[in-house]
This record gives sequence, structure tokens and C-alpha cells, in this order.
Amino acid sequence: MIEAYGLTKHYGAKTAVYNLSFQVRPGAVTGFLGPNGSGKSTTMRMILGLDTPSSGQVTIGGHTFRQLPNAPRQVGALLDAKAVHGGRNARNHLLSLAQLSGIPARRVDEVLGVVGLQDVGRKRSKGFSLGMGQRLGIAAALLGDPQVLLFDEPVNGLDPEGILWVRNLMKGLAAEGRTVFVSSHLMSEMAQTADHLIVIGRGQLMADTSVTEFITRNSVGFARVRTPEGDPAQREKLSAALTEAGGQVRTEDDGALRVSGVPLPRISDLAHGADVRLWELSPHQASLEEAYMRMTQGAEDYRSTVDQRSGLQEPVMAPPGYGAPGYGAPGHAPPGHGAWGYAPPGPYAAPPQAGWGPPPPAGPPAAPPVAPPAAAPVPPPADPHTEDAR
Ligand SMILES: Nc1ncnc2c1ncn2[C@@H]1O[C@H](COP(=O)(O)OP(=O)(O)OP(=O)(O)O)[C@@H](O)[C@H]1O
Repeated sequence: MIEAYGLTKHYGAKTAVYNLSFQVRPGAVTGFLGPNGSGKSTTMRMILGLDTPSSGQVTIGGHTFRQLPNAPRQVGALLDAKAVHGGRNARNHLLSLAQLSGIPARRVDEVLGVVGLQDVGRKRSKGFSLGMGQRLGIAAALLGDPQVLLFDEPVNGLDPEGILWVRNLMKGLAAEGRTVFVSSHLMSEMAQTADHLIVIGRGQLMADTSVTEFITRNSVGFARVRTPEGDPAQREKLSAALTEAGGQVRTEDDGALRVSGVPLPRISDLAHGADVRLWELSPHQASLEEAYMRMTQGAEDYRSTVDQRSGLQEPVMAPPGYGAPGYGAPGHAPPGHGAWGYAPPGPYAAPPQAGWGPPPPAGPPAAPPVAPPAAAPVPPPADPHTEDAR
């Protein structure tokens, strides 16, 4: 189990991670999602003791990484697949890592086989493709047969077959009871791989939820409505009626209207009332990718001046009985989340943390983050082989 409490990291005036608290449990793949620059790698580096938190704490099995006895046997990580001595062959690279950690040499051939590099083990990694480099990095992470695994963007550069392989590998590792924490900025990939999601934006927690819950809650419904082609006046008339009825209306590239906030029968009635003929009236679900982009909208550092997402503003239509009254109504934003654009309410969303909220921290925050609990006791010297980081 990985546990973070009030984790915060400043680089000078830049706050990369702010007051982050979460748990990553064994027996599941936990996806770590966030836009570019949201603090995923910084968080992973702090978990691995490569960066020191400015405040807060993160532990693995109750110990900070530096307190872990024989850490390479307990925790494996792929952070930067390019961090390999290119002049060495793959096997020698792994052998040197194994020797440093007291791992038997035969394990090197085992992991080369697991990642499918057994035939190129004696080739220099300098000539490896991006995908082969990723596989070598994954082999290094698996070397100590650890119970806790961290992967930073493991599918970068992999072809579809490689992506499928990584997906199955992660699931297999979790099925063996290991703790698997995988960062990505691809919601679609995580939806297929992860059981649980931790979503961050600008270093702060935005959601901590199971994937099932995320899908259920974010299955945003909308209608596609088409009026006769060649008669834009009909479309404009209907668009005005739908807007007046409280709907959000957007014209799609093919000329159809995308309508949210108005149920299908009401759209039909409004069209009838406005004397507009319909060529199409169909229910749709927005993709998870769209839901994720809505959630992280406003919480990203880099955005093209030609932003494709101006049309993703529609609110979620709350399923019957769900959410606060009025949620889904035009202009409604959950309390405390307005300046972030969209963030869904409900049990799947991260509970507000002390210091949560706008503006995103540009420097050390005024409010002190949640104090971490007392440091975990340093374990007594033990046989590292019997230690279990779970
Ligand atoms: N060593 C550093 N010095 C200064 N700023 C840093 C340093 N490392 C990270 N940052 C900044 O902290 C923020 C978070 O970076 P981080 O690499 O953790 O994000 P990320 O979510 O992993 O991004 P990506 O998806 O692009 O890899 C960024 O604004 C980044 O520029």
C-alpha cells in the first residue's frame, strides 16, 4: 500500500504538487491521471525517495522509501525508459542492476523473457526503439519481483500490440496481489487498464474513485438532432427554442445539433411546437475521454491557442435521484469548484482538502497543508527477504 498525506512539493516559486492525500491499494491497478505538468512524475519521484517533499509524507507499507529495507526487492519502478547506459547491452544493463541489489543473475533472463526481449538481450540498448526501451525499463522494474510497482507513462512509444501487452501485464501483476500505480494522461487507456483512478490537476487532487464509478457518473447523455439539410432557418429556430427551454446547444461539424439538458421527448415536443421537422433525434453518451477533459479543463498548464474543447462546456445531466437539486441546470457549478470549470460532485470526487480550490498555487500557498501524521516508526532490522511492502 502506498499512502500520501498532505504531499506538497515546491520548486522555487513553482508548486508542482500541493497537499495531495491518497492511498494506492494492493490487488488493483490504480491509474494516476492528469494533464501534462500536473505533477504526476513529481509525485512518483517523491514516492521513490528521488525528490524530498516540501511538506507532507508518502509511505510504502508504512515506511518512507528511504526507510524501506532492501527497497529494490520491494518496489520496482519505470520512470524514464531512456535512463539506460546506451553502450551496454540489455542483459548487462539488467545484470548490473541485479548485482547492486543482490538479485540472482538467473532473474535477468527470466525478466528478459517476460518482456519479450530474450532475443535481443545481447544487443546494445543504444539501438533500441522507443518501444524496446520501454520494455527494458519494465524488465528493470520487475527485476526484484517487487510487491509494489510504479510505472510512469509505460505505454509511451508502444505499438497497439505493445499497449495490449502492457495492459495485460499490469492486470496480471495486480491479480497476483501487487500494488500497481500507473501514470498516464490517456483516459481511454486507463479506462481499460485500471480498477481505480486518482486524478490530479495542477498538483491537486481532483478525483479518487473506482473506474466503474467514474464511468457511471460521467456517462454524460446528450442528444443529436438534425433538421432538414439546406434549410438552416429550421435549425436556427429549433436551436433558439431549445436554448430558451434551458438546453445547451452546439452545432457539430456535420450540421447536427448536440443538445444537453433537455430530455429527448421534450426536444421532440419543442420541435413540433416550433414547426420544425426532424431528420434525426438520437440519444448519445459522451466519451470518458471527454468527461476527463471536462474535469481537468482549467487545471492544465499548456493549452493550444486553437483549443478543440470549447464545446465541452455542457454540464452533466444528473441521473434521476442523483446529485444536488439543480445540478445539471445551465450555469450550475458544484460549490467550491467553479473556478476549475467542471468537477463532478458525489462520492467519487475527491473530498475537498484543506487548501483546496482556486487559484491554483503558483508559489508556496498561504494556508499550511494538512499536517502529516507522525512519522511511521522505523522498522527494526529484519531479514529483507521476509519483508513485505504490501
Ligand atoms: N526539477 C524541477 N524544477 C522545477 N520545476 C519542475 C521540476 N520538476 C518538475 N517541475 C515542474 O513541476 C510541474 C509538474 O511537473 P511533472 O513533471 O511532475 O508533471 P507531469 O504530470 O508528470 O507532466 P507530464 O505528463 O508532462 O510528464 C511542471 O510545471 C514542471 O515544469
